[in-house]
Amino acid sequence: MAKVKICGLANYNDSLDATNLGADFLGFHFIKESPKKVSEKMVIDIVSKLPPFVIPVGVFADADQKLIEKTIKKCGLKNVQFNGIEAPEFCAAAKAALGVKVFKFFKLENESDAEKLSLYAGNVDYFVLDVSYLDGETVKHNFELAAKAVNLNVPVFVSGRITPEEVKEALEKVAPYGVDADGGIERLPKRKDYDKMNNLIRYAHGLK
Ligand SMILES: O=C(O)c1ccccc1NCC(=O)[C@H](O)[C@H](O)COP(=O)(O)O
Repeated sequence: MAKVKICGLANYNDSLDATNLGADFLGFHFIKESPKKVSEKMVIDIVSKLPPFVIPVGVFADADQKLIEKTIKKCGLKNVQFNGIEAPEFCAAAKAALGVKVFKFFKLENESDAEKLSLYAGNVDYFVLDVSYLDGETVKHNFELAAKAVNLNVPVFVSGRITPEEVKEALEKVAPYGVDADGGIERLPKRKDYDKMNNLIRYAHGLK
């Protein structure tokens, strides 16, 4: 059984579906250059209509702490995710000052990328580890890299265009705290596929 974070949400219906299907965390992107970016206005509207048990996460990259604080308050976000090159000290300071849990995203390509993670242990609450790579046009995963990070005692969300069918392998090889999914459960950009989302959550929660 692993937690599920559905990321890149960009409309109310998908957010409600994800919540009703049992997602534990919902990710909303505030990264300026990101194709996944949504407006504050939209997130305020979505979060205000969601039940309180699902945790909305604001995703940022190298943003100013004051701006993050303002966005958290306005939108009712409960956690934040940092996708940039935020230093361990920045993560720790944000965690303390903002009173929220911090996810730190890393793209892991090799052993030396994985070695940097130890600097963040104790400064963040969760790692989101994208272990995907392209083999021709096929997305594959180096789950072994993520498995090594589990020993750092920071709960790990495994990610990188994970599809429902890949969840079982990810759970077996990594034993992660959670699975973070976006691209692997889309039917169109910024639109989730209901059946894929359902299957992914059911696999992660051990119901399938
Ligand atoms: O979305 C971005 O703009 C972005 C920028 C820099 C690093 C990562 C980025 N996105 C990935 C995520 O934020 C997600 O949490 C997660 O990895 C799931 O996404 P996907 O790989 O599409 O399943």
